[in-house]
Amino acid sequence: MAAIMPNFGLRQLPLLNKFRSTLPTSPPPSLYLYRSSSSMSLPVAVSSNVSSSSNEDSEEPKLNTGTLSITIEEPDNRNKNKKAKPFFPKRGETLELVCESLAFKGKGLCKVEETGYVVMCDRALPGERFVGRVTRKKNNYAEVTKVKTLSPHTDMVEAPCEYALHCGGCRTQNLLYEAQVRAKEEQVRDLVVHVGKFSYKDPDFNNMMKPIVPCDMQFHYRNKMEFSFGPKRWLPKEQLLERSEDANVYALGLHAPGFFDKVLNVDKCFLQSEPANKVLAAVQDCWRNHELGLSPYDCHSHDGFMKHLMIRSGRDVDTKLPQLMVNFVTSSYKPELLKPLVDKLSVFPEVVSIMNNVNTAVGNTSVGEQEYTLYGKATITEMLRGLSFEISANSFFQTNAHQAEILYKLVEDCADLKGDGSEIVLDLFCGTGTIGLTLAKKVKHVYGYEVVAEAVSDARRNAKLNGLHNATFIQGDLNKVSESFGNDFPKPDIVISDPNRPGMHNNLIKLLLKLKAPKIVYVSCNPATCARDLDYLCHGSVEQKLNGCYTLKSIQPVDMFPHTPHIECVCLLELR
Ligand SMILES: C[S@@+](CC[C@H](N)C(=O)[O-])C[C@H]1O[C@@H](n2cnc3c(N)ncnc32)[C@H](O)[C@@H]1O
Repeated sequence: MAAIMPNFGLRQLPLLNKFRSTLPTSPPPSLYLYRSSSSMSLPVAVSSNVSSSSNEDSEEPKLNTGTLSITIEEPDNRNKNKKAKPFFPKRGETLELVCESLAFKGKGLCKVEETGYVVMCDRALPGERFVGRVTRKKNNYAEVTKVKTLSPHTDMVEAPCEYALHCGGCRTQNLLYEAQVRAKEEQVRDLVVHVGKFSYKDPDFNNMMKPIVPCDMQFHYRNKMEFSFGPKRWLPKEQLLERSEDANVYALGLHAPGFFDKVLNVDKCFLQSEPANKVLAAVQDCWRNHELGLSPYDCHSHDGFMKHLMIRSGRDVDTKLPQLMVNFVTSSYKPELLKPLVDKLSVFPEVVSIMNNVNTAVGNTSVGEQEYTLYGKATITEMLRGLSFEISANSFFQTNAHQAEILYKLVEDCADLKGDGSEIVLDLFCGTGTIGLTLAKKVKHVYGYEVVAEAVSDARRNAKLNGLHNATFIQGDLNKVSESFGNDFPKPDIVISDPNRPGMHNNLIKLLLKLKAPKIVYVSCNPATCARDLDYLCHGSVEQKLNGCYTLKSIQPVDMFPHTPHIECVCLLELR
């Protein structure tokens, strides 16, 4: 039975509904090849959930990438005796492959003909036939790089961005959007079954798996982009010969996929707003001028001044007009060097804030030890579900505010508040308090926990700004919760948990299982760790000494980031 599309007052893509009616009730073909063995290793972003605290942005994480052994369920008897033949590719060997589906990090999942051996390839898209060269071997699969496309993928479209094929930002711009979301939906299903250990055979399974909510704004949706400066431009192989002189010119742009030290020069990005692109163009136009004496930071020699250019977009609360914050991340504090850029950018009516984060560390992070306001205010504003939020340079804020409206509506629907002001909400990983505050008017009290001190002060300021006095925000590391954690607040009726990519720490899961709130709404930006945590909360784990006591009522993927591999999910769990 096909899953029923809830309304949510959202525009749905007609083509998606067409796909939906054919959604498999058993694993997609890409997984059949594993049938012969009872367990396998897939490249999933899961480690043991002993993650460290961090101020990660939800869509640009530092992953603990590892492999995870999972048991494959046999949905029927058709392939029971079909065994993948043993096959051991050698490094450097070339293989002719067909991409079957998209898997973790948007990599193309392929199988070697005849043997069924699994191969993962970056930037291979479903239906594409190509020659791949083996670069790495893992236990049960190999990674290949694409050498040559023999025939293109199905659902191919022309990517509007000239950098789409080489930039580390977008991976699937030349795949029809409807096919992108279909692939994401399938990925969540697979993970829920194979990592979460929920069964296709369960009569409630299809009802529980809600269809993906697509994003109706497929370009210009990102309100924060971070560009890097570099001493040399990275050029894709095929451009090296004809544009070799370009390679020695300073770069400002996005990283080549997988390389922290290779910068693809970018004059325009289709993911950020038009006013943000004007700012990028203005910086590109002048920063190489020798008279300005601006040098890009070299992450090998650690010389140079300009590290990153961050552009954040928001809206004026009264006029609803766009507002921009420009943040220069530099290796030292030399405001006189930045002055010509500040003078040039401050004439843009949208630019209301120019910041300088000074980061003297050798790492690549954009958070400075010191922050200075070079022009205007230190914050910009954005609206979310009728509330106003002040956002500083380094605080977490949903990067797609347009789709965050929809995400938060889904959270509120799952919370299903009584509206009589009697309930207690525990907002874990609350960031700047956005989810808790959007619920605060309907509940008795919100308790928010967050590790980043600046985000906690932003949350407190945002509560005041919106006249909300029933929200308490506490700075704390949720990876290090003690037994007494539950004594710090009244028993919650609803727990919202929105961790970053590593998911929830075992200690926290243990405490949630002890706390026994009637409802948990789990918001996740990593379906793999989400599936693992759902397994613990619902089925428990003898090994981890966890007694699962929740029922997964629904899991709904939401596409927050078209053309990228990222998937958000909203899950509702109810106490058994
Ligand atoms: C995905 S964001 C969610 C933020 C917020 N719920 C929202 O919707 O804007 C995850 C948040 O968890 C915070 N965080 C990460 N590790 C943490 C930890 N160990 N303890 C508490 N908060 C943590 C991050 O700083 C970040 O603000």
